Amino acid sequence: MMHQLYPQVFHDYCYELNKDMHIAAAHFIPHQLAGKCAHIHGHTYVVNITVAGDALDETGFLVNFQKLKQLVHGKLDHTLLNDHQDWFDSKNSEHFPTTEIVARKIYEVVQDYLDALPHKPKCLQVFVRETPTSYVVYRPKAGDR
Ligand SMILES: Nc1nc2c(c(=O)[nH]1)N=C([C@H](O)[C@H](O)COP(=O)(O)OP(=O)(O)OP(=O)(O)O)CN2
Ligand SMILES: [Zn+2]
Repeated sequence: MMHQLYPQVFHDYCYELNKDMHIAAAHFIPHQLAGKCAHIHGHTYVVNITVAGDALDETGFLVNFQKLKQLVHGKLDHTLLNDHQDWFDSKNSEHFPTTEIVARKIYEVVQDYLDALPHKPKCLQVFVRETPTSYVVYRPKAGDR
């Protein structure tokens, strides 16, 4: 069970939901300066996604928790992150599978899905813990939330 506390995101929306998931995945950082991380290795990523909004859909959901899991866990769990060429690119450091970029990609995929919903929820934060001592928080710029 996950009962971790995450950084709080301040906002003025009426509803906020959070979805936790664990993702077992391998990756490598394709750059010589990455040191040992340039070699393929694995993590159990701990991901928390924060979504907020003022309106619910016809089922009373801000967004279906299961849909968030499908979009992220369903895509990445038990895979080699570098293999997902629609998310990551070993030739472009803006698209390497670092913790920072994994968090940003999750944000982009989730927000793309939310943008298609009529009640327009917003993804406000993505937390990604890669190791027991290392994590990243990604938040969109103010104009995008
Ligand atoms: N800013 C970033 N730095 C590092 C990343 C990253 O994604 N962003 N990634 C790595 C490696 O992938 C590595 O898996 C994680 O590094 P690290 O925290 O050093 O892992 P350790 O378990 O060795 O940490 P200790 O606290 O020293 O035990 C490296 N850097
Ligand atoms: Zn790593």
